[in-house]
Amino acid sequence: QRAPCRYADLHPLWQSELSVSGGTRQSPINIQWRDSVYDPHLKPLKIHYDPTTCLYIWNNGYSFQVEFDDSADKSVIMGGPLENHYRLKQFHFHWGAINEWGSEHMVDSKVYPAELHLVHWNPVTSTSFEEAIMENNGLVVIGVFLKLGAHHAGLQKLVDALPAVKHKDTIVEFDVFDPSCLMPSCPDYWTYDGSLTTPPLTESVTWIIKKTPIEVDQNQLEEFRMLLFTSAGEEEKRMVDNFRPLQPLMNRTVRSSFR
Ligand SMILES: NS(O)(O)c1ccc(OCc2cn(-c3ccccc3)nn2)cc1
Ligand SMILES: [Zn+2]
Repeated sequence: QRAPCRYADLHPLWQSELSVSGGTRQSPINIQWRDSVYDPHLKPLKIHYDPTTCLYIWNNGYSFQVEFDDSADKSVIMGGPLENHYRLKQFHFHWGAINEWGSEHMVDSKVYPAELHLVHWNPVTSTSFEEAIMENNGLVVIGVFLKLGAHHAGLQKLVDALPAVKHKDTIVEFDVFDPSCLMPSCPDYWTYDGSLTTPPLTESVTWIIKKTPIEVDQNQLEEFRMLLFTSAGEEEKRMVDNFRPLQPLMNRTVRSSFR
């Protein structure tokens, strides 16, 4: 079963914006495998990340986020359901207080302990990420599920930096990291039209959800749960359960790249 929805008491900003009024394509959703439609026209997703575009990690009070230099087409994705290339801006995670929940999307009502979001924007139709947030199909977010299992060596470099960003609005330099190491080797994905899952909740996201999770170990998940929503000096609130509740599918079809 799903965590009691502690969404509202997580962060004051979310209390006011639990759902966009009149939203028809909100995220996250429960992906019903048998209702997804195989689309033979979907191409393989092409990912070219340049590790030197990695800038820093910071705690933004919702999650921890790794920011990239998006001033040129250096770390880009293309192919898949996309008509052009998109630039990597940042990646972050959502997770639970315990392993029984934490992901935002679900697959046949199965929830994972955490979910990675790699956020990209369309430099053809927008001049910045901030502008692309307001554009229809301005953003592409790749979602990767995390499941409890083997130690993830690539993630550990990130985990080792977390104590330096324990409190909200703290930042630490983080250079030369290749987020491709967080991608499962299986090329299969689902794709659907959705929204940001935190404010401003805009309906500008083409979601690409990888079918196969990556494995991380218990210690690595526990390190996520040592972060705080709160700033230094405030009463400590552990950063856990930072996921949005499921949203209605409404008139949407989820396409799959695989039979
Ligand atoms: N969880 S998710 O992958 O769906 C996801 C991905 C990206 C998000 O960006 C919010 C945001 C807005 N701005 C902003 C900054 C300055 C001016 C205007 C907007 N920066 N970040 C939210 C949720
Ligand atoms: Zn996210």
